[in-house]
Amino acid sequence: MKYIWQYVKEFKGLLLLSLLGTLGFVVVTLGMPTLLAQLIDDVILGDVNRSVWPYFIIMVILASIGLVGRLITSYSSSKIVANMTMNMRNDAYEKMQDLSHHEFQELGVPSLTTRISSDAFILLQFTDMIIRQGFTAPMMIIVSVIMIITTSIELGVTILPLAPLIVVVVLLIARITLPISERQQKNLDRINRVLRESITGLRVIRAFNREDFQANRFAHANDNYRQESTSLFRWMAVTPALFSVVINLAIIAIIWFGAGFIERQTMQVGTVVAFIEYVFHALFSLMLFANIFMMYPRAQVSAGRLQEVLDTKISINEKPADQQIHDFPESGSLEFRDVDFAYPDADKPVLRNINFKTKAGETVAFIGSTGSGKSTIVKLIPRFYDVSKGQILVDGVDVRDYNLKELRSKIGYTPQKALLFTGDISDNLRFGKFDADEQDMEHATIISQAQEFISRLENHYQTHLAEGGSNLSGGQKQRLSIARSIIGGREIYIFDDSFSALDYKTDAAVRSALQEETKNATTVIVAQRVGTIMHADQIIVLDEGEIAAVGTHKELLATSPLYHEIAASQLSEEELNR
Ligand SMILES: Nc1ncnc2c1ncn2[C@@H]1O[C@H](COP(=O)(O)OP(=O)(O)OP(=O)(O)O)[C@@H](O)[C@H]1O
Repeated sequence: MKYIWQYVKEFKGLLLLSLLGTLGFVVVTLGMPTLLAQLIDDVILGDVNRSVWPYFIIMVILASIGLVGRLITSYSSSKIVANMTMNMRNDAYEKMQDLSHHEFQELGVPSLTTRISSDAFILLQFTDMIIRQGFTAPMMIIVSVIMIITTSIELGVTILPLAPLIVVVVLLIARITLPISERQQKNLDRINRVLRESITGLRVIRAFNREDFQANRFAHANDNYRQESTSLFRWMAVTPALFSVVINLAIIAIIWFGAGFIERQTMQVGTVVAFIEYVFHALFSLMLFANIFMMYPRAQVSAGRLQEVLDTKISINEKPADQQIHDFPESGSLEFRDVDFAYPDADKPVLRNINFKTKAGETVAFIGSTGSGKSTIVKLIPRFYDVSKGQILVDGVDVRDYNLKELRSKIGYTPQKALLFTGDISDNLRFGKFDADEQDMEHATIISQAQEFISRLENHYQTHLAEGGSNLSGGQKQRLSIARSIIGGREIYIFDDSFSALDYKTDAAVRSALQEETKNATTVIVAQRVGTIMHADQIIVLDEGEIAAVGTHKELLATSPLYHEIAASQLSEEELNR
């Protein structure tokens, strides 16, 4: 409730309006039976010559006031919950943007999606219910009970003991449904996870004829969700059924005892009719209130899941603004000092004792077997993760002393997997420089050798890219991804296996064009191909997270058996001896 209140309290004016609307509705709804009783006793069973018109007109006026009250409540409620849900989603999204890779891994991308979409929607439904019924129901109950007592205390005592019995059952059901709601939402996470994998991995699934296997996984997750939902809704369905029985029993009891009172002439027919109405409203409102209790555990689970996103501790933090460093003694330099790194929650470090330094205009390259830690090293530079030990210095300053945006704006990062976004080619290039003009785009795409295929496209830079750039080839995506990282002009360029999808000729052309572009910057290249890195100023050979050798291509061929082995497996005898 605290979580919901922090969003609802912004709309105090609308809440008040809704309360006034409810008040009008309650007074009118309970005023009607009183009028009805008078009509029956004074006119229908009393003086039949009296006109019914005054009663009729007052009733129509009351009904209209009730309708307006209801409309006001509905209007305010819709406005509050729509805005509240939007704000909840915005806050969770904003927080999500600050999360580091570790937190994403912990929370899980599908779960984050469910939280921001489905959990927020459950809270919308719950809050709407509270505003519409949560105000009405208690008011109706209180006023009805007063009317019951003032109308006939003797008749009242025959049905009032039913109320505590109902409350106990409702509380019991709410308690039972809380863990079921938790399991239900977790199962929804599971459904989203399988769905996401099935959609993104559709080609692989088809290539391996694993449609049935995936379909079974989905069916299994879906069935688990069904089971929890059935169990939850079964419990929730008990309440209306229980109330229906109770309301009918109460009416029978009133008629039974009321008939006795009428016979003894201590009560009039109209009063019994009004009494039935009051009891009906009291019990019906109690049922509405019980529905809120039924819904409460689901809302509690959803609010907890969204609050968890907001409360997630971010592992990559900036220093306070006044302690951040903005003066840099060097430009375009990069240094690793005694760096060890273990992924959060992993027991063993994947990098140990990494030391190297490079300055503007130089290229440092990493090579080594798969899993040796090459990509991990470059992920530490823009602080996707923080070192476990040692220091990384960019321009002579520890990366942890930077403002994160400032640090990342110095780096042009081309990830291993060329990820593009839905939109035009130009939109994707502007990720690297938001105000890039056609000239900037041309410059960057000429270097990345993307110009050649873009010029053949009918709409050039305005060509629309499907989700993830799926309407481009792997090599085209990589070339756009390279253009995106160089378009802004950076001090450090990181190419994490970014040339792997390029043919040898294009790979060589890109690197040659890059030389001029990066002459005042540090270039970090991760590669599997010796041909891609053989001209680097410094080649670092990694072996199981440690530096096995450092040197130029020539030096390493002579001094590092591991490098020689890698090179020999890729280059011809002639190239090796050149
Ligand atoms: N997010 C992660 N959480 C835990 N361990 C990870 C994570 N990412 C990578 N690793 C582990 O860290 C080690 C180094 O991985 P890394 O991706 O840096 O290797 P690599 O040399 O770039 O490999 P490749 O050439 O195949 O891309 C591997 O053992 C890998 O299992």
